[in-house]
Amino acid sequence: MSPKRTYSESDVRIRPNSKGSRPRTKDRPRYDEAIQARVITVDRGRYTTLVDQGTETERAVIAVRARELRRTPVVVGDRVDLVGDVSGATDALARLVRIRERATLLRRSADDGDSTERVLVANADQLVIVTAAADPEPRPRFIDRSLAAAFNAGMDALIVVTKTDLAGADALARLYDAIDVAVLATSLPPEDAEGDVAAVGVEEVRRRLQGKTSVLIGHSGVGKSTLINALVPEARRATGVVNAVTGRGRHTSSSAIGLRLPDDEHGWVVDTPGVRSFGLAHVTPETLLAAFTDLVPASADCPRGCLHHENSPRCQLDSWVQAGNAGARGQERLDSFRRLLSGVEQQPGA
Ligand SMILES: Nc1nc2c(ncn2[C@@H]2O[C@H](COP(=O)(O)OP(=O)(O)OP(=O)(O)O)[C@@H](O)[C@H]2O)c(=O)[nH]1
Repeated sequence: MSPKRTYSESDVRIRPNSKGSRPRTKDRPRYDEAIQARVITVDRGRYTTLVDQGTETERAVIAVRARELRRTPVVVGDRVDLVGDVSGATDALARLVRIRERATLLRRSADDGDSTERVLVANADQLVIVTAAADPEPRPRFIDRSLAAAFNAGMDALIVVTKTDLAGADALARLYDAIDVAVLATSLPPEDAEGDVAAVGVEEVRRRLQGKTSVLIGHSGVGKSTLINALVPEARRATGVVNAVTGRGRHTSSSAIGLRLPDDEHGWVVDTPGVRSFGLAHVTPETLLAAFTDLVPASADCPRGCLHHENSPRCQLDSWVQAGNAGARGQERLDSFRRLLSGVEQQPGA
């Protein structure tokens, strides 16, 4: 039997590289010459990016992912580093070699039973939930689920109620009063015989979007394209026709796209035509509660893994609110939190 060996640090040897003596750092270049860009659209593995934004050399550069990023999702809003041909000339193709840290990340799971996360948009400031006052009818469940996704992503939220020439927006506004989500009403009916459009409320929406990156989400037919056309006239998103039977519009557009607001260097609108629902498997009671900063302290005394339901044993939220710790509107806010939570726990599209 060989005597038991004792190891010292000097025994540690670097294993020779099986593919020769090439040092590993050569495999991963440092890309010192990389330049920064912002992803505007993604189309089947090709990324349209904007370089030198707001300067004389501003240009769109098309890029593909470097091999080491092949499995890493890159989404609209990502700030990335490019190398290679970054001239922006026709047919020029740059290489996308790095994704900068994301300030926010809007995600969804395919559905609640599927925990595969899909990243939708990076670095956006706010989610603008577009819903129609009528035709199609508002779907508060969809709004609640979108709010939960926004809060979970670290984004603010805003609700725009379109078609207020057909019905009022007050009932919806009341529903979101307690959680301080602004509800704006717009009316952009189709042109009349004289070609006149009486646009109402668009300027207020524009003011809310100023200098920010806003993701617009809404069901088909709610008037999202019409709104985007009004905000960014050069976008000319195709406007569909709502099917009178199903209440659904034609799917007239399909890929996510970042659009710059006119006369607003830092204002961006990201349209998400393909997103009709939010799988929220990645949202937990705790991540949702984090958006309700006035309720968060109470949860420290909840049992571990508390679901914060009305009937959850020893949940501390109720007594916290009843003691006035969450202010005069504490109960309303707790009710709103629980409504959003129950939306998270339901199947999407409900
Ligand atoms: N009465 C009225 N109709 C509107 C208003 N806004 C949009 N519409 C109409 O609603 C229909 C649907 O509008 P779109 O802008 O295509 O709706 P969308 O949400 O973009 O739908 P998709 O293109 O399917 O995603 C069109 O016929 C619009 O003219 C509004 O404020 N009032």
